[in-house]
Amino acid sequence: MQIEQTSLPGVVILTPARFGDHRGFFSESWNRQRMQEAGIDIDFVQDNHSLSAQVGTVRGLHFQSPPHAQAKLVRCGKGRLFDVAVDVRKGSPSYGKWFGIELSFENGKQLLIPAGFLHGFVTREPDTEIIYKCSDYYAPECDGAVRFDDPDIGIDWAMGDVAPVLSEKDAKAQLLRDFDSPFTFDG
Ligand SMILES: Cc1cn([C@H]2C[C@H](O)[C@@H](COP(=O)(O)OP(=O)(O)O[C@H]3O[C@H](C)C(=O)[C@H](O)[C@H]3O)O2)c(=O)[nH]c1=O
Repeated sequence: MQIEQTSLPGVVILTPARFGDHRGFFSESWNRQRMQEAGIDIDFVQDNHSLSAQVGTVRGLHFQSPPHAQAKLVRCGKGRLFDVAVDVRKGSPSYGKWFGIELSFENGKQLLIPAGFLHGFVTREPDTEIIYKCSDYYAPECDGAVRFDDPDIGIDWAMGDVAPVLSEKDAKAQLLRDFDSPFTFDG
């Protein structure tokens, strides 16, 4: 498995090996021991899988607050998407900074996003599927969102003239400047 650091400490790109043959390929999409050997020891407890039918579907920027904060390991099961993490840990030198990467079925890349980061993505192809592991269970009472197009974060979604397809929740999400982050940076 290839591991690459990013501009946000703790946000890591993982690319599992693919073993190709005349039938296609085989890949271990997650192996706890491999992760532990790489110094990444997260006890994932829930797998999520969503399908977004339209190009330009935006889901995010989401978080779950403590005590149900979630680290996530994100991959694209079908199609292509641009995945983004935003550091919102109070006191972090990279507070409000974002990192984005294209994840696709083709490139097989995965993004590890620690707790304390917002997560969101935009789809680049129809019928794109995202699959991700979470380190805590769904807790709707702890669920929250910040505007995907928040000017203070300034994510370049590179959507061109594609209009975003949003849930009602995301369309009325708060701005970062109004967000009292429940996360703190612990160095
Ligand atoms: C997240 C979640 C949702 N649900 C139910 C609740 C709703 O009835 C339905 C759709 O939920 P929501 O609109 O919050 O789904 P997304 O907009 O894809 O939200 C997710 O998208 C961003 C990118 C994330 O990283 C989070 O995992 C999550 O916030 O699934 C569940 O039953 N379990 C869950 O873990």
